[in-house]
Amino acid sequence: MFGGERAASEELLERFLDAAACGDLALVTSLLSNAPSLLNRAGTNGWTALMLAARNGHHGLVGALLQHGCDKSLLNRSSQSAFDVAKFWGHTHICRLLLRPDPSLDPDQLSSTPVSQEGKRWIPPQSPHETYFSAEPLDRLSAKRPDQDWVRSRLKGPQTVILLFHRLSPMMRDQDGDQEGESSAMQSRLCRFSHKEVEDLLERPGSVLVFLGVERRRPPPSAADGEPRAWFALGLDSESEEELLKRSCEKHSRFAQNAHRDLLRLSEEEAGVVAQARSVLAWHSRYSHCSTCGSVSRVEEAGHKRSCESQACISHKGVHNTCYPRVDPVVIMLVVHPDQSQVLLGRKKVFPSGMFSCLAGFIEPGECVEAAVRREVQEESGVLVGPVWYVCSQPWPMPSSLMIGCLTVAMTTEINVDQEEIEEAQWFTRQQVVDSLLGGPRAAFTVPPRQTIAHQLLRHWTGLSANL
Ligand SMILES: NC(=O)C1=CN([C@@H]2O[C@H](COP(=O)(O)OP(=O)(O)OC[C@H]3O[C@@H](n4cnc5c(N)ncnc54)[C@H](O)[C@@H]3O)[C@@H](O)[C@H]2O)C=CC1
Ligand SMILES: [Mg+2]
Ligand SMILES: [Mg+2]
Ligand SMILES: [Mg+2]
Ligand SMILES: [Zn+2]
Repeated sequence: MFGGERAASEELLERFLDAAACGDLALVTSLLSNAPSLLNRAGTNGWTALMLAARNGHHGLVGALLQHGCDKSLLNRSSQSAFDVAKFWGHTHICRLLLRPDPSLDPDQLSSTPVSQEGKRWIPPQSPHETYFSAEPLDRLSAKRPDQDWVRSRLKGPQTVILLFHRLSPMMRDQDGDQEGESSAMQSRLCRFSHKEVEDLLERPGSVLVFLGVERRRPPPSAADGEPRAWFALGLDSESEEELLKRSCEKHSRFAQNAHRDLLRLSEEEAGVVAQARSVLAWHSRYSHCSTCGSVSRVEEAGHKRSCESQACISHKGVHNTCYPRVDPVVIMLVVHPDQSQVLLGRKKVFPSGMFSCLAGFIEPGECVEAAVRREVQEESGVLVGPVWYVCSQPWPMPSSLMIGCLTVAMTTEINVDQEEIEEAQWFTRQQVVDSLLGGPRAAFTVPPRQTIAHQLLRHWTGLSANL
């Protein structure tokens, strides 16, 4: 190519990438129709049009580039894909678009891990949701909760789903094998019951019914009443497991035995439903009496409120949060070394051997997120930290924590663990973290499961670079 032609080609590329960064769909489309080879070309630092559109949140343009068949597995010079960039900037709707399977892709290509120009390995994205337990497949319709007639009619709806919980464990069944299109982590499904199948259980003393919401998707034309399907959770503590299991006509039905293990085997959608149901039922099981005066309290608002039976109780006046389900905020933080190339991870005595995770702790009354991060890191590791950035959150229904995930930078590096809660803490290099996330013989330690926010914070940090 002659010098003049090269300059013109570079100028065209620059115009194309600028148009992508600005979300100018018309210009991108017209440039592509004249020069289709622009589609996967990269500019400075290896950024393609898809990455720039993903960076700036241009959903329509990302969709159009994918329809043109652009390569979403390309990596920039910092080993980031368009997905990594979209995730970093919080464009979840674009992440979902980028995760859709590409029907034109050669099936053999799916198993190969993309490799950057520098030969670095890319950690493929796994989850379309922000974090496990945070999917919201149901519209909670909180305004409908006080309307008892409406709730009763939805409970009896022909499509209605009722989930059974025994002492906070949902009835579930193990899958016989992976179904097409599902990841290997989805090993269990919730058992679903109709109103008729469990009608008698609703009357049992101590049973608690919670309205969870209605499905967001439109009802199928075959739906008898044309209403979206409603979901309820029924908590039963006094019945025997055997009696309840007899009602299931599905093979391999059982109640979750270990919440920390079994609840992580559900699909993202079902985990989202369980996050709400388990937390609300856990609150009912611990707050059967008014925490203000000790009288018996009754369930109201479709399972989302408890009111004191004593009319004289002050909980009936003013705002009383004791009447509503509780959520306990917890900070969880990845502490980055001042040299930016290492992170601090700790081990609790109860962890499986070899596992290290992010430090975490409950927020105390009168404390902001930043102060809680600084205090918990100092208490547990002796390290002092400065700036704090919020990354993402996760409902953690064991029983009702809200994990607030942060990154923070250390001001000191000497470790002095409290020995009470943390038995060991250590700085790990970026390479050790990447190797451990990928697993295999080079792993320096075991990372927490991918469903935990601690795992997501580690992934987030490995994807970070000044190039973003
Ligand atoms: N999803 C994830 O990746 C992770 C989730 N977690 C969850 O975060 C929670 C808090 O983390 P920890 O390090 O244990 O907190 P922590 O460092 O504050 O220590 C726990 C102690 O705090 C006290 N405490 C203060 N407020 C409390 C409250 N509202 N409920 C219960 N105890 C309270 C208790 O004495 C308890 O033993 C844990 O329950 C754990 O389930 C913790 C780490 C990772
Ligand atoms: Mg802690
Ligand atoms: Mg602590
Ligand atoms: Mg604490
Ligand atoms: Zn009371």
